[in-house]
Amino acid sequence: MRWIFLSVIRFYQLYISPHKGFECAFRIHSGRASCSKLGYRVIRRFGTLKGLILLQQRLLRCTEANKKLIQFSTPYKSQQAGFCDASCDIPSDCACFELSGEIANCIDIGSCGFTSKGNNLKYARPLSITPDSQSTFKAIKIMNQNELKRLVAQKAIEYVPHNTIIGVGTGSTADLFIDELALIKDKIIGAIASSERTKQRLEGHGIQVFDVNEVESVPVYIDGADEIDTEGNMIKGGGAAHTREKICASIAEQFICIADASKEVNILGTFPLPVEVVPLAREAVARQLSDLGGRPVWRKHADGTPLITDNGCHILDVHGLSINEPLALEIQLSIIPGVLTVGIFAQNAADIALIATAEGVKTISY
Ligand SMILES: O=C(CO)[C@H](O)[C@H](O)COP(=O)(O)O
Repeated sequence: MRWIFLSVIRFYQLYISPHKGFECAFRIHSGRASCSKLGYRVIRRFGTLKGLILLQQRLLRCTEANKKLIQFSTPYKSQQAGFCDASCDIPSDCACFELSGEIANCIDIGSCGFTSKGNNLKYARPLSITPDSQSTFKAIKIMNQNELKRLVAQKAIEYVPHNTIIGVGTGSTADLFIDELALIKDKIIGAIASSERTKQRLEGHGIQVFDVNEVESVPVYIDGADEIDTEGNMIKGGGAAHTREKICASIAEQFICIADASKEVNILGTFPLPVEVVPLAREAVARQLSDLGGRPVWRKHADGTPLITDNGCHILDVHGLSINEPLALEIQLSIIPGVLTVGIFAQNAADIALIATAEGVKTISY
């Protein structure tokens, strides 16, 4: 059943959407996922029933968004009014539409404007695309890696839907994101945490942390990465938290990766691949990883004691792998007995990457 819906959406994306004559202003403006893209993602990730429910919710919000958009584009009101089906590209992750009374961001939509070619409606290129602005550009020229991480953490706040529970990652970039999140903590219900470290930081800021078992899904999961390739596949686990990170990502409608440009790669594998293993199976798993051409190194603290993860397990960092097919390798390694979680995120790849560069924060949708 799932593949029928996925094929229909793909057909629409390939053969209908490009010819329908108009595009969503907000998608162009923000670079966020369209309804069809979100529909494909949620049906693939959550299955047909839940996927269709989530898509339906998106389309309802999309209708609202469209109505608001028309207010800024009266010449096109008659053609556009009330029109919003699966072909609509306005994403629901515009926080302003999720929250009644918070319409500041919506006003931005008006800046996209429309152009018309006969009956074809097409939104004009946005006035503000990433990199965000000249001033940002000037400011970050002298930024170090930490400052870039802070910049991208600040940017990620735009992707936090209000009145929801969101997923929060682990690491130095995620820490900075949590600090930014604290500034808008009254606008969210709370968070699920991908590690004890993140839980403590969230709670330290007075943000309510929910157990993952209490939450069916989250609209966004925001986290860093050790490497991210051109398709949004990632290596994670540099902070030894990738098992819980993958669990949080698996119940998220959208994975938003926040990173500085040093994390971008063409092929994953320069960063040693973290594999979390049950301690009893460490050597057996290490032998299998060696057979596959890797060089597993047992992760230890500086004092020589083994690193123990939040799940009471060990980490093998596998050097020397060139990961040409991330999904295939993720599946292959995941079924080795004793492997808890592989640090390849292909099945739960990023949907959006916010990358801090010397030119500003760029937004990539996959
Ligand atoms: O996967 C992770 C933790 O397990 C982190 O996301 C990854 O290590 C990136 O960390 P940082 O933001 O500190 O560069």
